[in-house]
Amino acid sequence: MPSSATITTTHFTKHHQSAEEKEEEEELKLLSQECKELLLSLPKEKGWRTPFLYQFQGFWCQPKEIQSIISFQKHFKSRESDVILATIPKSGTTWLKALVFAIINRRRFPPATTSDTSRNHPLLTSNPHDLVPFLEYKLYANNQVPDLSKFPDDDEPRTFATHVPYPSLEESIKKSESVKIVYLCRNPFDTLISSWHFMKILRPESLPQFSLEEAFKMYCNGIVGFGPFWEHMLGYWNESLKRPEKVLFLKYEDIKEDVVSNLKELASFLGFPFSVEEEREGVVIQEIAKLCSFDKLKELEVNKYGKAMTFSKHFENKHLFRKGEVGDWVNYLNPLMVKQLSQLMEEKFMGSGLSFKLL
Ligand SMILES: Nc1ncnc2c1ncn2[C@@H]1O[C@H](COP(=O)(O)OS(=O)(=O)O)[C@@H](OP(=O)(O)O)[C@H]1O
Repeated sequence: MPSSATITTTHFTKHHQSAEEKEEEEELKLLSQECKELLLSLPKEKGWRTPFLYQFQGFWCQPKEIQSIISFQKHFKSRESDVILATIPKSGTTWLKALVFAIINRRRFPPATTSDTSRNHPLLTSNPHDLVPFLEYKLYANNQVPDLSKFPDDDEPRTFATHVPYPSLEESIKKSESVKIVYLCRNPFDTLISSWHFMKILRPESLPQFSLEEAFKMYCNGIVGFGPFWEHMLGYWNESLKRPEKVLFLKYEDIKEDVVSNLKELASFLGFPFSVEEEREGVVIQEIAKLCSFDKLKELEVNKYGKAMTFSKHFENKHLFRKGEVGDWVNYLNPLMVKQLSQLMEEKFMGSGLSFKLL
């Protein structure tokens, strides 16, 4: 391996650079020398949204993500009351953030969409990603080391989000008996289609088009952000079986089908159970469900025209709200793809007890 002094982005350049190589060079410019060196030793594959994905600690991710995950693993220290929301991308992260924020803060910010006090609800004017920060995209992004010890008291519990697989979470999060993790899982068919649409939008124009056939092949080979998807899902699933008081495993399709009982379970797990009155009247639970629903969030000014601070400067919130349905994959996957992905899932999830509703 070359010495650190000799490593520059020019190691990734050639005389006749392809579009991928040019984009990669731009990406790498922002990284620390340490991270650039690490990249040289990692397996590399063509990416979805960036030219390449790298296999880091067993999962696939973009160069910038690797840098922030290393920083998160090195510097984050959990507090006993912390809540971590975990997902693989495009599984309903935005929805989960909204629901958890609304549940935890319901006394401070009543959710009733009709009452006067609720006009100030933060979810009406902020995108959920700006209310519950990502550890790797926001707090530890770009080599920052945030001082999280100064979190305001009214923000207890501190709530963070991540796409990092279970084994790569910072150690104190895993060790603690009291830090809570909520994992939201979505069926792999819909997650694939949602990811493909999203990445197509965010992919730089200089890169070649990204066909569904190509995305499908990569997805089935496990090469997708934070994937293989089966390892991501099984990592949290197995932990939720071992430590149900620590890891709550929710499914996107179940919440769609029965939002009330899922919200009750979520609120109890977080230590903010609905009171007997709240449950009897059912109003608060319904109001939270309504406030965080796809139709409500999608139509808000902030989500139609705004830009979340979390992602890149050019990122528009509207891209987080596409269809929000279960089973949209039927409009995209051909019978052979359906057969292949079904077989893969059978093989990977066999014996785990984890199953999915596809429609
Ligand atoms: N409130 C609400 N309810 C139900 N579904 C919702 C909601 N908000 C976003 N969505 C849908 O979730 C998909 C985006 O996934 P994520 O939020 O995980 O994206 S990200 O990883 O944070 O970028 C994406 O799914 P698709 O529509 O299938 O692409 C969004 O439309």
